[in-house]
Amino acid sequence: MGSMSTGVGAAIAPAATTAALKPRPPGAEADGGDHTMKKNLPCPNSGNAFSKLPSMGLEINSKPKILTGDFGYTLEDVPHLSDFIPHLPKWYDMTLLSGLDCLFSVNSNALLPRLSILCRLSFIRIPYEAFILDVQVFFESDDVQACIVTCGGLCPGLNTVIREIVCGLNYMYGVKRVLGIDGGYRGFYSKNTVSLTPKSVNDIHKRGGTVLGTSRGGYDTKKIVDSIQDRGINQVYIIGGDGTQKGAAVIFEEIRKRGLKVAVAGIPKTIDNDIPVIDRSFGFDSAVEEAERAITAAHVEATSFENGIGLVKLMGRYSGFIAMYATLASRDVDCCLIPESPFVLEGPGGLFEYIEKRLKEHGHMVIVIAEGAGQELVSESLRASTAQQDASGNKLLQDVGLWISQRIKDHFSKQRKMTINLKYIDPTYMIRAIPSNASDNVYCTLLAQSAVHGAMAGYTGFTVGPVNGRHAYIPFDRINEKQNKVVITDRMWARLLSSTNQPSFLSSNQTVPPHQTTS
Ligand SMILES: Nc1ncnc2c1ncn2[C@@H]1O[C@H](COP(=O)(O)OP(=O)(O)OP(=O)(O)O)[C@@H](O)[C@H]1O
Ligand SMILES: O=P(O)(O)OC[C@H]1O[C@](O)(CO)[C@@H](O)[C@@H]1O
Ligand SMILES: [Mg+2]
Repeated sequence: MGSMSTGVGAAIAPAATTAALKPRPPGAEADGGDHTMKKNLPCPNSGNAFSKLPSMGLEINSKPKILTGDFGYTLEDVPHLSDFIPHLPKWYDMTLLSGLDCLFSVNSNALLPRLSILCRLSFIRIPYEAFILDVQVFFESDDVQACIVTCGGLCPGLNTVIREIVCGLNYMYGVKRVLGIDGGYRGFYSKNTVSLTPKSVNDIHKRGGTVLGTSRGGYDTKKIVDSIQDRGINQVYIIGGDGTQKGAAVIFEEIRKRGLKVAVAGIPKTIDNDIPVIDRSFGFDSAVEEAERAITAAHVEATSFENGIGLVKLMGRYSGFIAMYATLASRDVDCCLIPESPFVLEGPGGLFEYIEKRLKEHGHMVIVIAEGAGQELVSESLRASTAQQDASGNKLLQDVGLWISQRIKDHFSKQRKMTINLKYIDPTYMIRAIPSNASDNVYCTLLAQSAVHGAMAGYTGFTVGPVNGRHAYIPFDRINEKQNKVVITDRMWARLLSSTNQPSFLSSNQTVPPHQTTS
């Protein structure tokens, strides 16, 4: 069996390896079954015990870790506890980093398209039999006090991720102490924690929602990090969307400033799929599947009545991915409206003209509208303020579904004197309150295991997720630099237009928004 050190306490392994196949190093003992390999051997020159770690007065380097090389090669590495805590003790641990394809570094040129996101170690392909012996682990199982928090809106798969973090820590690394934070970020300082064990989380993946509770707002960096410090927490697993990951980045910075040996790992959640860099967020697939059921109902209603129109409103505050994918999945949709693609109602090229044409051709039609679409039109028509926000600072939306239903009805009955039968379906909360489907369940497991391996290996300030199909760690600053949106000049939107055959709905004085001009 060969051996290899990655030099930064990291290891890569093929993602498809299984616990049963794990090679055992000489002297390693199984603990509690085949899957556990937990003998931690002190590394030579690894320093003193954790209690002797300095906690204050360290030089803080919060700049991205940029590596450069020949031919303009520029990579951003993932933060590691040893970057800001000197002489950190470490151990060799034979636990296989089975959830991770590679350690991930992102090309520092933010303007480059996603394809150029590189896996720093991806060129090292290690045959399974020959994989790594000296994986470095920066936490001893008994010293770990982990915590898990879920923030933001609900999303299918939250409970699966919670379950797999608890089980992953326990089964793979023998970590017994895992706390659940009650009710999102504010729970760190305003609620009691709950102890999580493999037994207590055993069945939770079958339920929708989050057993830990969640919330918007209530973010207070000092109080949160004080609570982490006071409770002796040294691994923080933060599950949430774009807002949550921004909060996680600030927590990480505060921890780094205080010089605490605390790993912070983000697991990206959102049905909106608005988190950039990663291929998709967990829960998205399940949400699309559920949305398709609503579209099917709308289609059945529409086809059963003269001039039937089925109108379905789906979630998607700033990004129309759910609407776009549910439309593509269903094939029953004649028109999909998303926030990224402005539209007009009246006049040539407007929505009303298209509806009339479609009803004349087919006798029915189905419209899918994302909740964030056409917000300027609604606000203008209702003279409502667009400045209202929720507790997290997200834009509060007008109900575009109800508004557009009324406008369509008024137009056809009053102006066109046509009988139409419009059925409005609003399944918004139904699509995110369900348990995750099979593919999301598998995906959630990989994300949770990646996060556990990364934290145990001493990485911090990172979000886990697949980048171009390979599971990776992405520094918070990369995840937080923009929002993922449907690019309407890109192929996927073009595919949708080919599928629905809808026009662009742009009036002659409207242009494609600036963020939509590249793919
Ligand atoms: N810029 C920020 N800095 C610090 N904390 C933030 C920031 N934005 C949001 N948060 C906090 O993160 C938590 C979740 O944010 P938010 O409600 O926006 O949901 P989210 O994580 O974006 O998920 P989703 O949008 O999918 O529901 C809230 O407690 C909020 O206060
Ligand atoms: O009503 P809530 O709970 O604030 O959530 C609504 C928002 O949550 C999301 O589903 C994201 O989680 C958005 O699509 C939606 O606008
Ligand atoms: Mg969000």
